[in-house]
Amino acid sequence: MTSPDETFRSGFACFVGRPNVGKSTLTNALVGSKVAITSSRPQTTRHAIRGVVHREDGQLVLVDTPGLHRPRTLLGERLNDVVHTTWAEVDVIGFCVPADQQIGPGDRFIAAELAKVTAKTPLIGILTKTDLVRPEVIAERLLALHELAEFAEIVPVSASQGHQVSLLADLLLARMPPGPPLYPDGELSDEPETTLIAEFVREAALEGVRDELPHSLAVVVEEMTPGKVLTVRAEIFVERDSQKSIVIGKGGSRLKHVGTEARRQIEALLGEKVHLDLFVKVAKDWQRDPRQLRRLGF
Ligand SMILES: Nc1nc2c(ncn2[C@@H]2O[C@H](COP(=O)(O)OP(=O)(O)OP(=O)(O)O)[C@@H](O)[C@H]2O)c(=O)[nH]1
Repeated sequence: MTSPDETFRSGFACFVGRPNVGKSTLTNALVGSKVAITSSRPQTTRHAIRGVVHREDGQLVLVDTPGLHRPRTLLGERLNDVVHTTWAEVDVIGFCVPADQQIGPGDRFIAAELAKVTAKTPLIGILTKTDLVRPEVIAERLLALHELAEFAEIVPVSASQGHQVSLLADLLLARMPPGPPLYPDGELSDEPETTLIAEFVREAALEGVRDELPHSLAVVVEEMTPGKVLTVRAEIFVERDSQKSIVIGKGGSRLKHVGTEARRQIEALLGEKVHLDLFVKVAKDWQRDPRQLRRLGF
């Protein structure tokens, strides 16, 4: 017999909050430098995975949501629908509010949106960047945070100092249902960064069109140029012109989306802002041409 606290737990969590409140930094602090390769994504989620926290007692999969918008356009509304769906599907939501700022209208907007779905999904209030303020301010902000939403727990953390990050992992994990790991340990990768980056781009490019272009797509990272932001130049190789149009989409819309998705993953991997340049090229029958295959890293 296993007692309840020995049960292995696994599930999904996501962080929400205004831009710049420290969601990415917190994700990286929880996950460490290793990031899951999303091509091994389990069928249970359609969402981009930021990272997987492996522990003795459970596994926590951190998923990404697009930013929430004040819906002024149809697209804005659609994006918000995606956010709401994600919130309803994860096991727990971490709502991040920074300690060095007062709670403002942006936070209240998110709280109101969360209130529409969190009847089902538990909410953890996370006061981030506590290293930036004095203890009295932390206390004050915690009280204000308490007023903001119906939180199951509230926890102050400093991701950059690693302060209370493992306590946060405990609290998140406690909200996961009992279940086996969703990822085997080995699926975390130590592969060279360029291989992972190429994999992220390939994964994003195949999203939704996998049936049309099963294996006829390869990605090569041509260049990584450090600067104010790191510039990554990658080429997507397809076999035919028709496939090129699929990848690029109408007016370049699909490629733009691919770029945004891949860039997020790359930024999570490297922990820095990235400018991603993508080029789509036709390399006829690359799968059958040994020279091309070598060039494409096979
Ligand atoms: N001092 C301090 N700075 C932090 C901490 N966490 C994040 N930051 C800084 O806050 C800024 C924003 O952090 P991000 O992690 O990029 O914030 P984000 O919420 O992911 O931002 P978006 O991707 O724009 O939504 C960065 O300059 C971080 O270095 C922290 O615990 N302490």
